[in-house]
Amino acid sequence: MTIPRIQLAGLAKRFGSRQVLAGVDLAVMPGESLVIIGGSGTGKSVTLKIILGLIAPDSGSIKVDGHEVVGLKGAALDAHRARFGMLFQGGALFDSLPVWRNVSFALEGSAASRRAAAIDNLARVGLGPEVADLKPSELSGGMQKRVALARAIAPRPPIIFFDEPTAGLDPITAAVINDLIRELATQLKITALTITHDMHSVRTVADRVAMLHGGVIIWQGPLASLDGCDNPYVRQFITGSAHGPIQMPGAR
Ligand SMILES: Nc1ncnc2c1ncn2[C@@H]1O[C@H](COP(=O)(O)OP(=O)(O)OP(=O)(O)O)[C@@H](O)[C@H]1O
Repeated sequence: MTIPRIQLAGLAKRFGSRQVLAGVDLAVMPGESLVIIGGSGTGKSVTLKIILGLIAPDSGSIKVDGHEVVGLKGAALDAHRARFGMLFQGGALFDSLPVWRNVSFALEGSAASRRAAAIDNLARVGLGPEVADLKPSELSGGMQKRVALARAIAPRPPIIFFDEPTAGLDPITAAVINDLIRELATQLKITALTITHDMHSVRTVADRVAMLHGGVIIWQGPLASLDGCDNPYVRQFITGSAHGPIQMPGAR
């Protein structure tokens, strides 16, 4: 039996009186692209932060390639984190550094070899070498996202987290980024875990979808079974309806 790349079991986290995660069970298989959907504030980002060891869970287990990672500290925690690439919502590029230094930030070696690697990774996201010496602020939002994607793949991490990868992008640029994520994950055999509200992202990027609601995974299944799914929470989410079992503050 294949060991999951990431396996969450009974993951729970409370902030004050708010039980955000109440026993999340979820497995991501090697090379799989799993998308977690769920409304605002359901704990999607908290789940990613707990996996990265940025927030400690109250209880539960996280195994990466079969090894428990909850409670890791020091060098072991650093080694755990080095297995993950991140594409942050805002891109999170360093404005004071030229594009090539952003892309090669986590790479080692001489400046010349890092620059060459940056240019190679920029090509993978459809950007030419002329972009390498520009500052992020000189680029459009879509190009910045590509640069952030090049940076995330540059160290060839086995796992990449995509946090709202299309937030703030126009629909066409968003579609290009979704296609790129799908293509890169497949080509580079990266295990991808994406959190998003964007159903276009879900449909392009996911092999499998899991919905987080009320602190637990209430449904999961292959992308192909999403539209035929009769779970009322999932149906409300994918149709974007104000009416249904999910009640948002201020909804009538
Ligand atoms: N460090 C923290 N301290 C206290 N509460 C927190 C902390 N981090 C997150 N929360 C709370 O946990 C809940 C879940 O937050 P989270 O950011 O994971 O939601 P999300 O599903 O990613 O939402 P969105 O889709 O809007 O980004 C929210 O109520 C948030 O206020």
